[in-house]
Amino acid sequence: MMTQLGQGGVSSPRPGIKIKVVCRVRPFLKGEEQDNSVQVNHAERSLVVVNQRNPSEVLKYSFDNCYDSQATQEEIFTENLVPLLQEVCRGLDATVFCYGMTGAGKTHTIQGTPDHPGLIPQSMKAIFQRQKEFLAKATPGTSNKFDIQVSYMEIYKETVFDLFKPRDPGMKEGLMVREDAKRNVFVAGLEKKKIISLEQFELEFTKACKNRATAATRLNQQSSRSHAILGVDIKIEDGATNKVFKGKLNLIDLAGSEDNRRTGNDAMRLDESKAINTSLLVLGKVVDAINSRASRIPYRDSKMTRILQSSLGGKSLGMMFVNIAPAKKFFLETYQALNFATKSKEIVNNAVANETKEIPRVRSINLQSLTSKRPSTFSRPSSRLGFSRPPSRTGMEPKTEAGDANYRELASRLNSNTKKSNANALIRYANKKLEEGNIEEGLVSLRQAQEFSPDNPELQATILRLETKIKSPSKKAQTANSPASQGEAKVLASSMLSPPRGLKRPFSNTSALPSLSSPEPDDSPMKLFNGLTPRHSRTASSTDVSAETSKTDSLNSSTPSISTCRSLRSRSRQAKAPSQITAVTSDSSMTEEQKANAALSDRSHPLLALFQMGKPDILKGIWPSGVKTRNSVAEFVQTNGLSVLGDLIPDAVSKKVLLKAIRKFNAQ
Ligand SMILES: Nc1ncnc2c1ncn2[C@@H]1O[C@H](COP(=O)(O)OP(=O)(O)OP(=O)(O)O)[C@@H](O)[C@H]1O
Repeated sequence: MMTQLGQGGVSSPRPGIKIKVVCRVRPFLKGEEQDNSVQVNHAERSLVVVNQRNPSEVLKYSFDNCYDSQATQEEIFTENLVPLLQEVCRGLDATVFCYGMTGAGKTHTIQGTPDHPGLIPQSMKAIFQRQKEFLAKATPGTSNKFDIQVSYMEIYKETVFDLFKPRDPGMKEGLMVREDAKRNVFVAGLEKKKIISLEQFELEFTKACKNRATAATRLNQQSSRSHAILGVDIKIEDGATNKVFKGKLNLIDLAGSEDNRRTGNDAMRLDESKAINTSLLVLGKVVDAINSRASRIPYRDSKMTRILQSSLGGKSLGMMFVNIAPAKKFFLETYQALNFATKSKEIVNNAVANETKEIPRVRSINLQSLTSKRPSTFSRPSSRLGFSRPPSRTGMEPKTEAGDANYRELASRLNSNTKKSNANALIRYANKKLEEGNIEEGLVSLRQAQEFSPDNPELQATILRLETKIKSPSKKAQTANSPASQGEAKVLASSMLSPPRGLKRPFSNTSALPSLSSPEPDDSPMKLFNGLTPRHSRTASSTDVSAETSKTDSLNSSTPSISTCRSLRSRSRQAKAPSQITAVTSDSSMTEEQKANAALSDRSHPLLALFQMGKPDILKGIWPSGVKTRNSVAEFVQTNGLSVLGDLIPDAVSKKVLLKAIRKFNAQ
């Protein structure tokens, strides 16, 4: 009897495999004005984008792989699809989809051209190659089998059509999406063609592509107006071991997200566009719901997500290509696509075998990472499975010298801002600890700050003074939370946070103390942290605060968010006096929910509510670096999903309030 593996045949699901996200920037097209606003570092798997709303900022995103316009179709395939195909041949399901604005290069990536074949033709070629080798390898006296079946459908305005069949104009409602007894979603009546050669596949596929709904928009002459899903079912029977492997590969070309003001759509196109954008929106919501481990995931809200259900949070391995157009005029679309992609990064699938270990992605800027090569997070294909892999590109450099220089310039801007920001975050944290009278912890934080700002004499002097204080037995006794010592600690701390011109110092008696702020007003920690510091430690006037809103805010946050900057600015304007907040949250007659809501209602960062709810320990536990800034929280939430926070909060009411607040915060 044959043992069946794959498609649910393996008994112990191993959760934890995330959807890999690969970013690809297409070349400039004819007629597009060239600029350097998007720069890719292939070796580091990241890209930086100049924030067109504030060109002094660059935004950095890291992915599992990142390709510039020079990347070849073969390179993309070999580095990303080959490992996945390996898994499919071992009985796993895998889904690959391309996301991006219209004209960003999705179809080019997934289908390609005869001269530059994309992921579909290359995958099919590799599968047939694998088939040939496997059949030839059969041990004498046994027979191996390797069957390939293919389906191809499109979802056009929420209606599913079989692309292998000519469109019947009378058939308006399309194919039905159903669920079988094992709760597997399938499309009823969708033809699965048995394919016996690559030539046959090419013939069938070319014919089917002609059935796909495309129409010219102002942005793309061959714009895809539908989502196209190619399903490849593989059944492998190993005669020697009597094992059967059933794997499935889905290759999906999503319709492009569109801004109708730019696509110049007529009424019908607008209708299509609405359906496209709605289904992509639902896809985004599904991704969000999965990331936040919501009890209800809105798969059913669109046909596409319903069909993709098993690929998003199900048993399938997943890979999303996010395609980017390089020109700065597409900044908003690029920004939106990158943010969408970083959400998708958080999906965890329950793969049934062969887990690939993912290095947790920390999206704050790693100072070393700008100069060193990251280790690969992709499993290398083994020759055993028959997929060869040419050497990948190595080294820091993008493919052109000009590109290299641009990248380095942007990266160094980013780097220096981040150093300041990290140092200031640590000083801010030290400040808090010193205010609490915890000199040891404050000192540790200052020493960490010194690593980012080694040449700051005031910082050195303060550390020295605190060290002497701690070493001296008489002073040690004094530091033990006596009001006097706490006051002294505060003064020391406040001296490090000297505000830029025009802002009052947090404490009044500091004029004689050395300041750790940089001589340039731009470098002032206060300036850098106005958008980030807990509000109750601020005394700046509202106009000062808004004028000084953190420049590094969007750089440091996980999703470098313009709207976040804006909302932080507006929140800063509404900053209340510290005593008001303390009064509200220390009112013992209020429930926790009331306290949280009170804290949230003044538009504070929702996570401050946790502090104010008296749960700083929870936050302490979840902060990766111990640096308590709004950015590190936002970053952590984005990297690990909202649910991580939620799970750490035992009180269901608080959790609900917190998650609601974070969502509200992220949506702003
Ligand atoms: N990597 C690339 N190399 C060369 N040309 C590319 C590349 N990526 C995209 N293009 C070209 O850019 C144009 C738009 O690409 P494509 O049609 O793939 O976009 P799309 O994202 O699929 O758009 P839509 O969603 O509207 O279908 C095409 O002319 C395509 O040939």
